[in-house]
Amino acid sequence: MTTDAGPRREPTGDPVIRFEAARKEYPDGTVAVEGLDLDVREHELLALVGPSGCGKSTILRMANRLVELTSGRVLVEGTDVAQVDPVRLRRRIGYVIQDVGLFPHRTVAQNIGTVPALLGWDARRTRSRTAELLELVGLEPGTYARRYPHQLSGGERQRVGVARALAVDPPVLLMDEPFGAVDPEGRRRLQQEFWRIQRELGTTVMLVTHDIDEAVRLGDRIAVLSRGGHLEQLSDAVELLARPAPGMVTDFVGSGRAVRLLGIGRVTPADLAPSDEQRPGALHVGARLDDALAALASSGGEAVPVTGDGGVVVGRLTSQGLLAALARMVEESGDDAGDRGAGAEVDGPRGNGQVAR
Ligand SMILES: Nc1ncnc2c1ncn2[C@@H]1O[C@H](COP(=O)(O)OP(=O)(O)OP(=O)(O)O)[C@@H](O)[C@H]1O
Repeated sequence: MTTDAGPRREPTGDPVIRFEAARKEYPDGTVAVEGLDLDVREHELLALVGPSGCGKSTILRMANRLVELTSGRVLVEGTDVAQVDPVRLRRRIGYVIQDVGLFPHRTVAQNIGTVPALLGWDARRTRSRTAELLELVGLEPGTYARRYPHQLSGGERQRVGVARALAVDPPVLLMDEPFGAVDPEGRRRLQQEFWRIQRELGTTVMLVTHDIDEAVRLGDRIAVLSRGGHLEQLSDAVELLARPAPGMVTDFVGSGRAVRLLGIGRVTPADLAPSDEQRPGALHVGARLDDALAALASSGGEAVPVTGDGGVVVGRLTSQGLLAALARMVEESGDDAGDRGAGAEVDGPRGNGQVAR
């Protein structure tokens, strides 16, 4: 594994986690999940969103047998999890939760090395893996390896939690509100870094969040659930924001969805009018549409020059061009509903402020 940007592993169509008529009734009679059919595809990040109590955590925990199904089945990499020893299963499936659950009396290095130690790795291999992971999540090993959890900030603890879950490079990672305990600014940064790591490693991720912005920023696909783990809509971010199913999904996605769409769309050459402008552009091809809107606003509605690769101006963005870009996203999302990134730029976590190259 390396932290250098290698080829991205894009989602394939193959299911890595499959829920088949999965049902969970808790002993007190609460039916948390009624009959769920859902695939999480190889290399994808599937976000589960929905109101409190709709069954998100229950669904997630079915995959690593922290919750046992009442009926139906869950397959991970083709094997019914009920047939696998839960302890062995959990060594192959990373799990990150909101309060991280680090062992308080163990150092950061010992926390990260927990599963490698269980698997009998020698000290040297564990040490080098730990250092590699700390670097991957942006913590300098020399500074952090010997610290205890109480000597870390909330965001740092969360990073260690992610590093620990990735220790043995699990093919599958389950995350339950993983960035929940971090302030909005730190959360944004963690999301961005996590997105990069996930793309690089190709880990298949199922992530639970109640934050629709987090879901659209990170999710290749987003599953919106209502009470009883009922799947209301399953689509990519653009499709979800452009065409939310009437009723519960529309209410949940909320009135800010047009603005959110601007946050995930990017300027493409097709949206530009010709220009003989020589000055450097105010925007770069691949800029986020909300940044483009801000640039248009500060130019008083005048067209803004846009540069392409090599810093050459390739055209002008007008307000009509911006609207056309939005319309295109919505239209394309209808053409290939459910496919990854319909109309949305996928060079960075959506809405992270990066300019695509
Ligand atoms: N051990 C349990 N016994 C009985 N009912 C439970 C148990 N665990 C969860 N529930 C109930 O099952 C339903 C789904 O809970 P779950 O935790 O899966 O929802 P959630 O969508 O993750 O909620 P939140 O967003 O609030 O964390 C809720 O009605 C909850 O009260």
